[in-house]
Amino acid sequence: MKTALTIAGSDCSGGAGIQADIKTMMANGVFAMSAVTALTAQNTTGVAGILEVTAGFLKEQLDCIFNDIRPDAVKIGMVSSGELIRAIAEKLKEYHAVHIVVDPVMVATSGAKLISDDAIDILKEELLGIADILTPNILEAEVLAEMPIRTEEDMIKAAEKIGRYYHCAVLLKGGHQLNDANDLLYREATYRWFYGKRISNPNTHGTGCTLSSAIASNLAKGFPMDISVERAKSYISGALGAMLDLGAGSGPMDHAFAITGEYVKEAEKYR
Ligand SMILES: Nc1ncnc2c1ncn2[C@@H]1O[C@H](COP(=O)(O)OP(=O)(O)O)[C@@H](O)[C@H]1O
Ligand SMILES: Cc1ncc(COP(=O)(O)O)c(N)n1
Repeated sequence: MKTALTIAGSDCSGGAGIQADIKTMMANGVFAMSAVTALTAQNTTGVAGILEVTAGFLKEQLDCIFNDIRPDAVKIGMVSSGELIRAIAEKLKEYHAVHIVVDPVMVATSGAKLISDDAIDILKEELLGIADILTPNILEAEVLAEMPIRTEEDMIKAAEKIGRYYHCAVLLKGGHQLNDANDLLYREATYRWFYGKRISNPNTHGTGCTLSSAIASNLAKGFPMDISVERAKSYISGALGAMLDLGAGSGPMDHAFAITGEYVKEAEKYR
């Protein structure tokens, strides 16, 4: 079985962060592992508090993981401080980690800031350069490309600028912010649009976490980058389209839409 690791923050309400990542990896058929960067107290209406782990303890988690079950892909989500970003960069280089997907999480769907301003500079200097693919949304891409993004032409310019600078692939998510649900993959001086119909579902808590984990899962399984993105896009559309409706705010998606009920058939064998 292929394995994937998420390095991210815990979302106690289960829709985003580590919880969304593990559900996604499991639904995409890989063994999921997690290194927690912070605990968040949040729900569908907002983030009430953040408690970071120490850099030393994050390194200890990464040592335990890499010295035992090597991940075939790594997804990095919320990392709120510069010290934690440095710890991750150091360990991923030390262990020659492969298939690194960085979701440069800055602001939650609910509007809460999930990274400090000085940490954004450290993210740019230390982490983005070791990624195989970055998955910014429009707001995050504006920060990374240092330009406003208002049109699909701007998306192309920004993705190219980020990809050339950090020598990696870039999936710029148009998502709910700019167009239907069309995302742009820039890679090796070419770009490709991944078109998606906008699903009329206000419950989009954790969409970014889910998409990046689905890409990591497919890379872990050995699919090439563009196929991994295509498969991840199908997965997120299915999870959103399942129209789960929980919580008072922007609720979570149904990560298990493709597997629910399958085990019933399997269980017949053991009766
Ligand atoms: N209403 C929607 N219908 C269909 N796809 C969506 C919708 N909202 C977001 N997506 C897709 O979900 C993925 C995550 O994008 P986005 O929500 O922009 O990320 P983030 O959580 O980082 O802001 C993208 O593939 C995007 O196109
Ligand atoms: C711990 C954690 N990590 C990330 C997000 C961003 O979620 P979204 O994918 O909705 O932007 C979040 N709300 N909480």
